[in-house]
Amino acid sequence: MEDNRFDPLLITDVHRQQLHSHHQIRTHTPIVNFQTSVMNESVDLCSKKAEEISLQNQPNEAVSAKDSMNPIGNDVLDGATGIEGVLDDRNVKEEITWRNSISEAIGTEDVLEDEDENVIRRLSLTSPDLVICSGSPDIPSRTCEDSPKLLKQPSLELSFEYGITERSRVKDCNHTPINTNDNLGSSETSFELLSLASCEENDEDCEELMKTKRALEMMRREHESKSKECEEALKSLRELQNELMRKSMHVGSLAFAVEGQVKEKSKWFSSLRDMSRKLKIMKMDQIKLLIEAEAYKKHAADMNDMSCIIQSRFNEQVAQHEDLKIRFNEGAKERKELYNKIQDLKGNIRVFCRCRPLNSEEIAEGASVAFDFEAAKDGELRVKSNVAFKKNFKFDSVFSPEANQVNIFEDTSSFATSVLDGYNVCIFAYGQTGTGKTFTMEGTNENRGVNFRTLEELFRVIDERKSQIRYEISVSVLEVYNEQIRDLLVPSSQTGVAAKRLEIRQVGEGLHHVPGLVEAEVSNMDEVWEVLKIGSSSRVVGSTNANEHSSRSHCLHCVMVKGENLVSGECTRSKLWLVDLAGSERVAKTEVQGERLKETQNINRSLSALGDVISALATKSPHIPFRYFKFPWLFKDCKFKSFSGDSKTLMFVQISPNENDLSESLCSLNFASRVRGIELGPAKKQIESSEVLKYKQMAERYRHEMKNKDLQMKKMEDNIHGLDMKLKERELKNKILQDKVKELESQLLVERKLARQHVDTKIAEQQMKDDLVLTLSRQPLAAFKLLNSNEENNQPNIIQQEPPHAEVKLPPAVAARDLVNLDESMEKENNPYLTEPLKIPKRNGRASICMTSQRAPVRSVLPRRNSLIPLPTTTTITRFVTTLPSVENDECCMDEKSNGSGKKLMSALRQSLNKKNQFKSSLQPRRAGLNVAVRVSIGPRARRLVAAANGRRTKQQQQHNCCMEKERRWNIGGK
Ligand SMILES: Nc1ncnc2c1ncn2[C@@H]1O[C@H](COP(=O)(O)OP(=O)(O)OP(=O)(O)O)[C@@H](O)[C@H]1O
Repeated sequence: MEDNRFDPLLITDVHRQQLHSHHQIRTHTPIVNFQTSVMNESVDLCSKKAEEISLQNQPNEAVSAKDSMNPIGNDVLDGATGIEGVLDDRNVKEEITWRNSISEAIGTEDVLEDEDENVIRRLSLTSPDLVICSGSPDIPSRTCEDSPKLLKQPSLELSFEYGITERSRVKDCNHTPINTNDNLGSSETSFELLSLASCEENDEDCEELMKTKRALEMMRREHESKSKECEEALKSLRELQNELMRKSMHVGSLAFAVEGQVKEKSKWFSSLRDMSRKLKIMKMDQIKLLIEAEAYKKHAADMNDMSCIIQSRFNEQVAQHEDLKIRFNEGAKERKELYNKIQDLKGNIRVFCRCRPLNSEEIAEGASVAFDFEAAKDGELRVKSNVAFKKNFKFDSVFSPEANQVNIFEDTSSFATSVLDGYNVCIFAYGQTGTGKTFTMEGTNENRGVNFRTLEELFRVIDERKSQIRYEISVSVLEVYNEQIRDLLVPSSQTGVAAKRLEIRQVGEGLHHVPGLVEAEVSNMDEVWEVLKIGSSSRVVGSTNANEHSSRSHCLHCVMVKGENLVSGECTRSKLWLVDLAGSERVAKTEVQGERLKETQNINRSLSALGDVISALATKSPHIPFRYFKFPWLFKDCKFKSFSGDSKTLMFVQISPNENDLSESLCSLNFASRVRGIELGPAKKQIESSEVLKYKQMAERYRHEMKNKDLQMKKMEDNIHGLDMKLKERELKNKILQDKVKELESQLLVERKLARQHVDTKIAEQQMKDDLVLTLSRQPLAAFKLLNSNEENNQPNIIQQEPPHAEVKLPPAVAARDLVNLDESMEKENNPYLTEPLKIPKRNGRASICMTSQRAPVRSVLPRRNSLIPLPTTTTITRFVTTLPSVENDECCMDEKSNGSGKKLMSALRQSLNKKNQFKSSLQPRRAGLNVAVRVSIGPRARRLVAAANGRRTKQQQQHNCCMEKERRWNIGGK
């Protein structure tokens, strides 16, 4: 018979049922393993016993499946129950999932096919990683009928307390399903096996059962120890579980991170995909561009070819252009030369004669015309007056009264071109008052004069040449009234106030300038007209008998032209003077008085000066009287320069047709003829190339700088001279002071010598007195001793010179000392063969052994101080005296101390002398340094140095003088 009591399927089934009742799943692999192993051992024992019993009790084969299997199920469940408190509840789905995952992880799951059921899941109890799980809906309920073989087995009760006891057979269990609730309700671990026989009946069996019980007891204990181990394992399991949880969490977080990365990567991949798409598009574009580039390359090659062709053609054109330009410049030059040759042929000074028509008054008076204008076309003017002698005048042009302003300007316009070509031009009108000068030059609004038309012509030509030459035009208007220059472009706000008066300044060789003159820049004729109107309105006009609006001044329009050739860079500067002279008049005829008379006189004088200049030029006089009057002086730069051959001049000689004015007209005509007769060389073009102009400006600037530097040098030289003078003065003073110092020093030396001699004399006197005292006190030996002493001191006649009546009283102390010495000397005298010579103290220096009482008169006699140290007080001398050795001390000591006092005296003298020398030596180098500083630098810093050094030196000198004076006073009387 096969034993199927421990059919794992059954255990699983029972277990499932228990778990169904609790609706929980409790698993713990190690515990289950342990429980299983323990259980297996118990079961093995039980099964062995049961087999034995069953062999003995064959009839009682029927065993309740419930009784036989429940203990095992309980044990398993108890193990599971133990786990129950540890593990968390899980819902069914989680359990299934978890179980499946665990099962998959273990890999020990067996699928058994039951006889009745199709397929069920079963877990092996012997598996080391067994996890008992139940409650799964896929595990069906099992009954005892499912294992009918088990019912035939005897039932044993396996208990830890009582061992395995054979209790009873299960009755009526053949068809009764196992009630698991009855057995699984208790958590107590017990194995109950129903026995088919009772213990009481079989004692042997009982004994064996007891043994079994003991064995079970052992097993229980073992079980307890194992349960403890189990608990520890449980703890470790928990830790492992926690670790697992943490790891799972970590894995989760990693999974999350991985998921994020995956997302990012997916994004990245998507962007990569986009990029690759774009790249593809770009590649396509690139291909297109490459194709286009190829096409462009081809085009570029074609273009290069074209550009080469164009460049060559352009070069050709440039060459042609250059050639044309050169030709044009040459042509222009040629034209200018030819033009100027024509002008030269015509003459640099041209004189046009214009006769005004008879005015209404003259017509009314029935005045007759004095000139014949029939040959005017040929420039001839014939005087037809019967009164005057007939004379023909030849001018460049003669304009009859019928000639209008246009006719006049036809021959004048060429001068405008000359101005723009760089020539100075002067156009002026000359004639008697009221002959139409102003009319010719200025004209009226309806009949514009030469001024306006010339400027108009200038701007016309400028406009023609604007592509080649750039011009700048400025205009000044001034008048010379009563020999005063006035600027007529000064603003009209100064009405009623005298216009600004100007002065002429020479700014260079033959160049004059009027500083402060207004130069109005004009760029078109409207501006020109405005300027001309302003000048005209500001001019001094007066009424005379000859002319209602007579000009009382010379009016000058100066048009300055600056030209720059844009092709060649040539620069030109030229001037156009348009001058309306005041009319000459005869005072007797016009009967002017007062201010008008003065004006007339000035006008006539200036015109006379002009006539003189022209006469001088005409006669080629070496002296041209340019500077007699301001008017011609001013004209020197322009008009008169024209007469010198540098410019071109056009003179309008205005005449009156009236026969009554014939004499004045003839004067004017004669003057004009003289002007025309002046022989002039060819006009010089005022060309200044840009470089020449630049160099001229540089030269002018350097000249100016040189002037400034010359001025500075002069100032510096003056300063240096002044400093030298001061330096010499100071050196002289220094010399005088040094001489004084030397004198004082020599005086000081003399005084010192005298003082020393005096002191020596006194000391010698005192010494003599002392020697005399000694001689008197030791009469027998005196001669011998003194001779010895005098031999040493080279003073053999001292005693002889000493007066014999000198009386010196010895103090008691001295007497005692001398008595002792006398005793000794007497002894030696009585015994002349004594080897030891007589000890007589040597006197070194000038020290004396005189007593204090004896020195006092000597001290009082001293008239002068024997030291420069200012200590001539009585107390000091007393101290000095008291420090002298007393008579009580031995002579040797006295001599040393007296020698010391003498040394003191000498050292004091030496010190004073050294101080003097130091003072002198300190003065000498400073003087040397001072000299160097003064000689090297001459600026303000040097002056400060000199002042500081002088101050120092003066102070030192004063101190020195003060010291000398003090010393002298001390030496003299100690005041
Ligand atoms: N050619 C002319 N045609 C018509 N009128 C003229 C002509 N010349 C001069 N006149 C007139 O003669 C008068 C005097 O002329 P204007 O003032 O120009 O003389 P002037 O020589 O300037 O005199 P002054 O020297 O006194 O200034 C004016 O009224 C002027 O209009």
